[in-house]
Amino acid sequence: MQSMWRSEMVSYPPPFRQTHLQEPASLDETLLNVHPNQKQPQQQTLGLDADLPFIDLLHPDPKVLGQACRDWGIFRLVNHGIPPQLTDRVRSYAKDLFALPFESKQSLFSSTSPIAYFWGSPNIQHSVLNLNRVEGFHALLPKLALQQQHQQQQQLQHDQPQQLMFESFRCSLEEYGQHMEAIGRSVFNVLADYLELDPAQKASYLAESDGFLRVYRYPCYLGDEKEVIGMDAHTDSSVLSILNQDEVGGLQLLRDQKWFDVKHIPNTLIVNIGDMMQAMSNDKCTSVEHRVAANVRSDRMSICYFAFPKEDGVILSSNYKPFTYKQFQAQVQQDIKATGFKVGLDRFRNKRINGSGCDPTQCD
Ligand SMILES: O=C(O)CCC(=O)C(=O)O
Ligand SMILES: [Fe+2]
Repeated sequence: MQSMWRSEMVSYPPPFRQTHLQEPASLDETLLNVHPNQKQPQQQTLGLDADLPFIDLLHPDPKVLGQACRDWGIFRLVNHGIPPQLTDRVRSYAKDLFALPFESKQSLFSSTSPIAYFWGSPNIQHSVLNLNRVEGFHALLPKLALQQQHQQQQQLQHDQPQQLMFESFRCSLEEYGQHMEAIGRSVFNVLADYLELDPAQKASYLAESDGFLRVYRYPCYLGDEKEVIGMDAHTDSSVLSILNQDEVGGLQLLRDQKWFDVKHIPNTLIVNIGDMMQAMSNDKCTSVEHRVAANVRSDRMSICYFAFPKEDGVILSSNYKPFTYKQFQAQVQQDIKATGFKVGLDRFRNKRINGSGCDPTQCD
């Protein structure tokens, strides 16, 4: 058993390899995770399960969906239409690629490849003060498709087993991405109707085919520390994010200052509202704070899709100054560079007088 862990560790980024191995702790020990970020009040996980609403994508009820986005900012999606075999394929190729030695992953996913490899922090959207215990593959949907055309034109030969593996992964991710685009669009349309968004504005509020996919592996943690986080607490900058976590679980959301576990349920997806949708909805929808707990028994894998507005489309709502996603991202990056943290929507919020009404100097 221990030799298996050792061989897996060669594939882990060096800071995630424990020098001392121990038997996995009992599952109960995974329930007491505390946010490591000392700048925020610590919230305890009490082993509470989030009783998330279910939305049936075949017959979505706009009211139920709207309520879920208001109350929770996150829900489960059933009848989403993704063939389970496709998800299995993505997982299986990703698992094989993650299992390659760390150095091989770094050279296989080069800067020119349509899929990037990262570890420690998925990108600048997250706090850079804490090293996240995660590694992943990142793929922009348009880049995945372009690569296919390029390869058809060039009739590239894949003689290396690792390149073959890479190409199979890319193909399955591209197919998975097409499902995500369609699902993202369907959910967005129902929600936009429920919120009665202006049709002209709505046109620039979702650029689903410009979204990206991330496949994450959260290396299991066999060390002595009890409170280890795979990805620290954050809100997504997206319009919406669609997550597919494996049976290991570990996703947690913050509600009423308590962390709730979001359990794995087979054949369901988890959709969470991002910052852009919160602004578009004028705070009717909630960009939910969430994080991922590291597991002490096994690696965790998730496949996540993030959909964004058109970069230059102006987001208009009375609670916020008009802004574009491009401006939002630039501000997020500037804040992270300066402080290590994302400030997010508060940077664009209109100032209020006495807690109600807009300061006329701040409202347009
Ligand atoms: O891995 C997951 O389930 C969630 C990842 C996540 O929250 C993110 O990438 O923003
Ligand atoms: Fe997230």
